[in-house]
Formats: sequence, structure tokens, C-alpha cells
Amino acid sequence: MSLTTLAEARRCAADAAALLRGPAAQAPMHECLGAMLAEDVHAPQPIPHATTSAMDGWAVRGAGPWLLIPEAPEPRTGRTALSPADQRPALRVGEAVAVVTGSPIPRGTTSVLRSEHGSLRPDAGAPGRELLHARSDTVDLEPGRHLRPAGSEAAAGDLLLRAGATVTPAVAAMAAVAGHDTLRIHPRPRVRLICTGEEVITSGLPGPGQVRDAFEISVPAAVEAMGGATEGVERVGDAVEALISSLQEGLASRADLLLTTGGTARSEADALLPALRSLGAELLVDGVDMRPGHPMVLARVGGSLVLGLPGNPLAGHAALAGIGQVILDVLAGADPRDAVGMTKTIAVEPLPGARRGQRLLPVERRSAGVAPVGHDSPHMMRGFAVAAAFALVPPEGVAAGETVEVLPLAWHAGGTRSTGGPRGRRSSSWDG
Ligand SMILES: Nc1nc2c(c(=O)[nH]1)N[C@H]1C(S)=C(S)[C@@H](COP(=O)(O)OP(=O)(O)OC[C@H]3O[C@@H](n4cnc5c(N)ncnc54)[C@H](O)[C@@H]3O)O[C@H]1N2
Ligand code: MOO
Repeated sequence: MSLTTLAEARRCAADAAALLRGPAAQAPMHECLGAMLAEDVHAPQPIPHATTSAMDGWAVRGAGPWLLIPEAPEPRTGRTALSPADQRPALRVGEAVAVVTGSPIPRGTTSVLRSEHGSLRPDAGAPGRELLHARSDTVDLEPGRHLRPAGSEAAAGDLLLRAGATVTPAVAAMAAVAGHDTLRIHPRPRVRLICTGEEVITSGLPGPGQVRDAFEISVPAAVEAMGGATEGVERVGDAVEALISSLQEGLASRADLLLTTGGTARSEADALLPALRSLGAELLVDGVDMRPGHPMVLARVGGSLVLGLPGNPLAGHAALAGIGQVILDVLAGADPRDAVGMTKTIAVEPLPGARRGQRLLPVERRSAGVAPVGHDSPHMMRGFAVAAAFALVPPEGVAAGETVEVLPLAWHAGGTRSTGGPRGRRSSSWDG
């Protein structure tokens, strides 16, 4: 059988995901975190919307000493300095009024004198009134000192955030400060996970004929790091019928992506291909020329994609990083051409290839590039646990000092999404 290359499979996955991608939606801010902006975000009004004080102290006009304008009594809090919500009449030359950080300052203010640079003394000429004196060495009387002018961060209509940015905590804070309640986003792709295998147990020490599950704990977290949301996890045995009904449930739930684990090979015992055939699926990728992970399967059924991850734990994760990431990126709004882009770095030690196909070799990150981690056979997790990326190694291997393509693992800083933001491949520290 002649297998598809990983690059071809990635392009095919990107195109298929682009066809299935749903429309952008307006969503409340807390639902937008981690999603991609579908449109630019502008400032609806100037930021700050009023000129405010950057210090606790006094708004003053002209040279001191200044007559302290008493506050109108504040009915709710009894505070003696202006709260950020107060509005004042204009100051006249020689007058001062107490302010706190963030207070809108009265019109006519020339600067703010911070509290530790001024002192109040009784006004000898007018009993009951106070004069504000500035410390002789203060620089706070320079015009504009400690004022945050209205619009100094943004004018009304300024572009604050570009479409395509991931809604990080900082992006959400920017949008909230500007006054937005909702954002237009590409919704996070909805994923369901179906794990096969009678021999797979989910707790305790595996006995003879058993293995501890490697996927139920890791795949939803990996999907999350890749920008998707796993909405259901199911376990089925090895029977084709059970897998068919589980896939049918996933299709009925209108999940964007159904991930299955195990059963991808071509023996009598393997349920995935028969199940897909029985559901009338269109097979898009039937094996990829990579090790580990070559039996992986990608199919389209109705409005969903099914990605069959091989059961060997490292093979399953190689397929998820190699193809699953591309699907999730594109479903989440990335340009398909960006999503299939590769990151390059330097091999600081020789990287051995596989006998056949492209090897996905778990590598760690060193300051000058990447190096193998060992314990990297298809059934092993020990090397993967300390790896930062899969290096894509041709059969002849990669010599130390040569360039190599890598698939950074999504949960590492500067990880793998192609779409900007904290996981953005384009902006990641992997790119030199
Ligand atoms: N005759 C052949 N046998 C195999 C071939 C082949 O080409 N011809 N390919 C091998 C390769 S490569 C891989 S990868 C696996 C693919 O396996 P399947 O996707 O069919 O998965 P299973 O047979 O169900 O399991 C394989 C292996 O992985 C273990 N497994 C399964 N699920 C889990 C899980 N959730 N957590 C941990 N480990 C799991 C399972 O116990 C098996 O040991 O096929 C090879 N064989
Ligand atoms: O996908 Mo298998 O190694 O190639 O475990």
C-alpha cells in the first residue's frame, strides 16, 4: 500500500476542516477565552474616556499655595477625596481639590500634586479654610504631570485587536476595559473522544493482558491546549457494533471532530475501518507514511470529521500532533495554509530516522535547538513525557547542526497554534 505523506495528510485535513467550519458567533466575553477573534475590535469611545489622575493627591491650577476647595459631602461613603466616579466644576487659578488615582480631574487642572509632596495648613486670612503648600523640590507642578489625558490610550474608533488573535486573558482584559461585553469569535471546535480496547483499564495497576489507559486522561487536555473543547468521553470494547453506535451518538451531538483511539490497524480485531464503512464514511486519509502513527485514519461522516488515533500511546499522540492539531486550528478559524506551516529548528545531536517513512521523534529543547529524549518506541510514554516537540526525521536521519522541522507540543510555552496569541506558531519562540 502506498501511504500518504504527512504533509499531504495535513493539507487534506486542513481542507476538510475548512469545509466543515461553522460560522463566527457573537459570544459573552467569558465564553470567548481561548477562541479566535473573527473580527477586529475597536475602541467604542476614547480610553480613558475622561482625563483622570494618576496619583492620590490634589488637582491644582497655577502656582501654589492653593486654596483647598472643600468637597461636597459624599452621601454614600463620606469620603473626603474625589472618587473615580465624581464630576467637579472647573478649578480656578490658585485652587486645589483632593483626588484619588483614577478620579476624573476638574476642568482647568494644570497638574496633580501627589499627596506626599504637599501639606495642608490653616489659612491665616480665612478661618476654617486650608491652604495647600507644595514641597519645594517637587516636579509635580509641571503642566500635565500625573494626568492621564482622555484618549491617551486610544481614540474612539482606534483598532485595538486584530481578527485572528487568540482571546488570551490579556486580550479579554483589553476588550473589557474598552467597554465590550461580547466579542465575535470562531467558536472553539467541539470534540468527542471514543476509546476502544477491552484490555484497557482506567485505574490501578494493569494485570496480565491489561494496559492502563494513556488517552482518556491526556487527549482532552491536549485538545484543550490545541484550542478545542472535549465535550464527551466514551469507552467501548473491541466490537464493531459498539463503536458504530458510539460514533452515531457523536454524530448526533454534532461534534466537529470525533477522535477514536485504537482499532486502526487492518486485522480482524480492528473495528474502526469496518465501523466507518458501515456508516458510509468518506475515507480522506487511510494511513500516513510516518512512524509511529502510520495506521491513522481520517474520514468525513455527515458534518463531522473522524480522526482515528492508533492505539500505541506514542503513535496516537503523534497522529494527534500531526493531524489533529491542523484540524483544530482550521476549525478554530485559522487559514488552512497557515495551519499546515511547519516550524524549523536545529538538531543539536544526531536524530535517527525510522526504517521507513518520516519519523516523529520526541525531542527536548536545548538553547541551540533540539535533541532526542530516548524511550521513544511507539508504545512508550517516558520520552514523550519530557519532550517539547516531535521532530520530523527522514529515513536517513538528521545530522547534528542540520535544520529539522518540528511539531511543537501544544502544552509547551510558545506552543503550536498557527493563529497568533499565546499558542501561536507564527509568534512562537520556536521561530528564529
Ligand atoms: N499485523 C499488524 N499489526 C500491527 C500493525 C500492522 O501494520 N500490522 N501496526 C502496528 C502499529 S504501527 C500500530 S500503531 C498498532 C495500531 O494499533 P490499533 O490502532 O489497531 O490499536 P490496538 O490494536 O487497539 O492497540 C495497539 C496497542 O495499543 C494499546 N492501546 C490501545 N488503546 C490504548 C489506550 N487507551 N491506552 C494505552 N494503550 C492502548 C493496545 O493495548 C495495544 O498494545 O498496531 C500494530 N500492530
Ligand atoms: O503507528 Mo505504530 O508505531 O507506527 O505504533
